[in-house]
Amino acid sequence: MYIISKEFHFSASHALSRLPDDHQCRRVHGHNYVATMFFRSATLNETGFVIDYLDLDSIKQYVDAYLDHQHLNDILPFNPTAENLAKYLFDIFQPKFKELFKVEVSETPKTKAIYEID
Ligand SMILES: Nc1nc2c(c(=O)[nH]1)N=C([C@H](O)[C@H](O)COP(=O)(O)OP(=O)(O)OP(=O)(O)O)CN2
Ligand SMILES: [Zn+2]
Repeated sequence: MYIISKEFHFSASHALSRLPDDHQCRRVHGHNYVATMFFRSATLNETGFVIDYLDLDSIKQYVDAYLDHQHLNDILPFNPTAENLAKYLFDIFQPKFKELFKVEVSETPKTKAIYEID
């Protein structure tokens, strides 16, 4: 199996709900998010690609247009945890990119949430 990945960066703010009153993440705060999208295929195309990285530009355009410099609570219909964001991005792009099998969302250099199919 061949696997490729590409990172998409965006800056956004959020406040998490359904947390204890004294949890710091209830307060509005921001992250420099990194969403890494993973694509796999058992075969390569005639060029030797799983997918041309250039063909992933629609993901960058979406991230830039809809997520970058937004307050995520205002634009997403769910509690904007990293886990929920990973599943959200997977659901948006898997119909277009059948090779997509995993999305990682990192809020800080030390954390990662992953959604992946079997
Ligand atoms: N499982 C999850 N836990 C937390 C999430 C999340 O999306 N999924 N999100 C947050 C906060 O939004 C934020 O990411 C804080 O994370 P944390 O690692 O606590 O950040 P700090 O920089 O404060 O951590 P240090 O350990 O002080 O470096 C919280 N949890
Ligand atoms: Zn946060």
